[in-house]
Amino acid sequence: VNPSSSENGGRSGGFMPSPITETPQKVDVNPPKGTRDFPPEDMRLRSWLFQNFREVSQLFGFEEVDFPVLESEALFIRKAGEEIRDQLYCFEDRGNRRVALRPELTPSLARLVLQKGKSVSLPLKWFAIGQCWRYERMTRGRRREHYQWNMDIIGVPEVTAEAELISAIVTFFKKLGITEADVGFRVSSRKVLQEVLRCYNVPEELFGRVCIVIDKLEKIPLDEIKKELKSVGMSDEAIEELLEVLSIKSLAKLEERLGTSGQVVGELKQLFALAEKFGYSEWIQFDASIVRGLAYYTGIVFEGFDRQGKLRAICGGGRYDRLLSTFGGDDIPACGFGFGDAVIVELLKEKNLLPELGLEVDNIVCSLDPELQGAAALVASTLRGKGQSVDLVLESKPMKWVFKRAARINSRRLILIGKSEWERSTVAVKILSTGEQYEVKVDELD
Ligand SMILES: Nc1ccc(Br)nc1
Repeated sequence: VNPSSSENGGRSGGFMPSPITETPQKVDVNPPKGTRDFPPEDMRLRSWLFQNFREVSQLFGFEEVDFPVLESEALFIRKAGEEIRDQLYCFEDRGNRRVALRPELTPSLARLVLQKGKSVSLPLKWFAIGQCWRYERMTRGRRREHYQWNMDIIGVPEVTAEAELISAIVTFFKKLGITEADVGFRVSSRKVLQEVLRCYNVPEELFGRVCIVIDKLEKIPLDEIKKELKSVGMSDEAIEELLEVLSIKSLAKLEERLGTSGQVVGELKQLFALAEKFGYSEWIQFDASIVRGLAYYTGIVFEGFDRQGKLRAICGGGRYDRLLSTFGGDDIPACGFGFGDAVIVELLKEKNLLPELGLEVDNIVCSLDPELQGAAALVASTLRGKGQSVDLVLESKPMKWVFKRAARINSRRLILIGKSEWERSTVAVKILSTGEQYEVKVDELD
């Protein structure tokens, strides 16, 4: 037979080349370094967590948005020496474009707000849950991806926006059984820093860089902090004064230091007054050393921490009134937070608050005779049409196998399609928790 003759559709005759023409390559079955698979049991926990993110966001009237994981690298290029920049997962694509896997969601959100322009009316209350990336040398063995929940309020200059965002996070914690005894929020304002730098004539354009250095307080030795501040151009006197102000842990002391009239103290006092009204005063404390590690924050900043001090920051956020204008847009006030999917799970484990999330199926349906596989499919479809979940046994299996599977998938009922019952238009039902069994007309099955 001519291997390429037309009647064979161009396929060869007596011998068929192996469908796998490549010699099999043993692939690494693990995901790339620093990334995670989500097998069913892990995916159930992730879905549960995200469901709680969504329910709180919607409780606060926020709308869900999303953006590409891949963005123009330019969206994340800031000159302030941020870790997020140093670890950008960036590359040149086949079109010679500089692109990056997003390290955070806020710049994408700002881009979408500017894209929408006048077609959206302010304020915008948007939330997103998205995978974010960093490229870190695996020497530290840290992950390279995580999922972040963000809530952002665009177009509200008042501190009421920050108070609302913190209220949303408190609501989320309470929903999971976490209390003010477990976690708290350290709150400050970058305007505290700005006030000190202004007194020492530190140029405005160095503000972002100074914040990034200060964010490393408690993470690197103090003399390293001082060295970096000197390299930014600050005098020894300015550095000493700055570090002394940053050690203030009470609003009253800050007021003594900066005076009552300033906007800084006024905004913070308003935030703490609103916290009282929202009912989360016990959750928050002033801490002047909090600046957060993103250059674009301009005002109130906050971070959630575990009171046992065992974990990294749970979440963080603040006001970023200049970000949209740095993207060429109008000066639109904005604030938001990011809440990662990793530290919260460690906290829930610590507090023994992880939910039990087994697979649950209403029915397992099995035919006792290959001739009745169609009948089983019909019963399965009938139940599914009534909103009942069904695991349909798809091949002839011994009953021992069926019972084992029923137990493994935690099915509530076993529905057996037998010859004699089917002739009477009935099926056999077994309630697996009690062992109770009965026969029922198919159209009465519910
Ligand atoms: N920005 C960022 C991205 C990914 C991970 Br993991 N951590 C931080």
